[in-house]
Amino acid sequence: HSLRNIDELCASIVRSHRETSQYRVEELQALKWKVFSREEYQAYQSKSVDEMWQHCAIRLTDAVQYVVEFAKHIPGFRMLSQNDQIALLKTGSMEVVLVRMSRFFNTENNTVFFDGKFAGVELFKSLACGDLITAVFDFAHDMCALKLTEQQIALFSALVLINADRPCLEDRGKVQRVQRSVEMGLTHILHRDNQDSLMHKLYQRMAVLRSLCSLHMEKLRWFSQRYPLTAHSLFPPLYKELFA
Ligand SMILES: CCS(=O)(=O)c1ccc(CC(=O)Nc2nc(-c3ccccc3)c(C(=O)c3ccccc3CC(C)C)s2)cc1
Repeated sequence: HSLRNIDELCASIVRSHRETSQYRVEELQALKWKVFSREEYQAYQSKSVDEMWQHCAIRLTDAVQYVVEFAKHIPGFRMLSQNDQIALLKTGSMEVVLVRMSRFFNTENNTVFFDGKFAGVELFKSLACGDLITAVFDFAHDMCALKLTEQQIALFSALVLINADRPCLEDRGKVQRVQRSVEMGLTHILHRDNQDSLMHKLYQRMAVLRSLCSLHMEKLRWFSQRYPLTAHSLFPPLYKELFA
């Protein structure tokens, strides 16, 4: 890869990240201290488990749709077979949503952007999956500590998605070639920012993301057994397609 190619690759991934971001950082900086009132907390906490799960699943699916758009513009992703594209999105889209969400985490009052305001762990009590929620908050905290730039987040998100170690890939070699070019892009960006030491930390974060997503799948299995009707007929089709 000549340097020009790497620069072009980074530029197209950063552009795609920006165009599929759903919210811009400066937009949410303005909302940072817009928190839910006590009454609003109580309203969320008095929702039934299946109502709150459905509420969240709809928002999560909304966020995932933007990640699907992001993936389509990663150079090389569309050259992969349909099945490999689906396989990468099945396991990677939730991970990218978590990376993106951690940008809008207020570490001063431990709140995450949800339904237009910033919510603490307590608001999600009726989901009955405190360990998953706590793990998501801890991950967001950890990511904020790295103080990644939007360009670094864009390349990291692409690397999270283009992972040749994912299960059930038809042409692993082809995914490896795309993954290696994205890896070179991230290395290039971090070197340019004089932050080579971040690479190792980002690989550690990828391991945490994998455990977070398997915890999410475990909770979803528990939920679908307990509320089969909600899970099968009231969850968004894309959520079921990707996670169930
Ligand atoms: C992702 C693109 S973005 O522009 O950054 C963006 C775009 C849009 C928003 C608003 C938004 O949908 N926030 C949500 N927050 C949470 C959440 C919830 C519990 C703790 C922490 C965050 C949502 C979830 O449904 C969720 C997320 C991770 C794991 C588990 C769940 C619960 C489900 C599986 C039952 S949706 C935020 C950020």
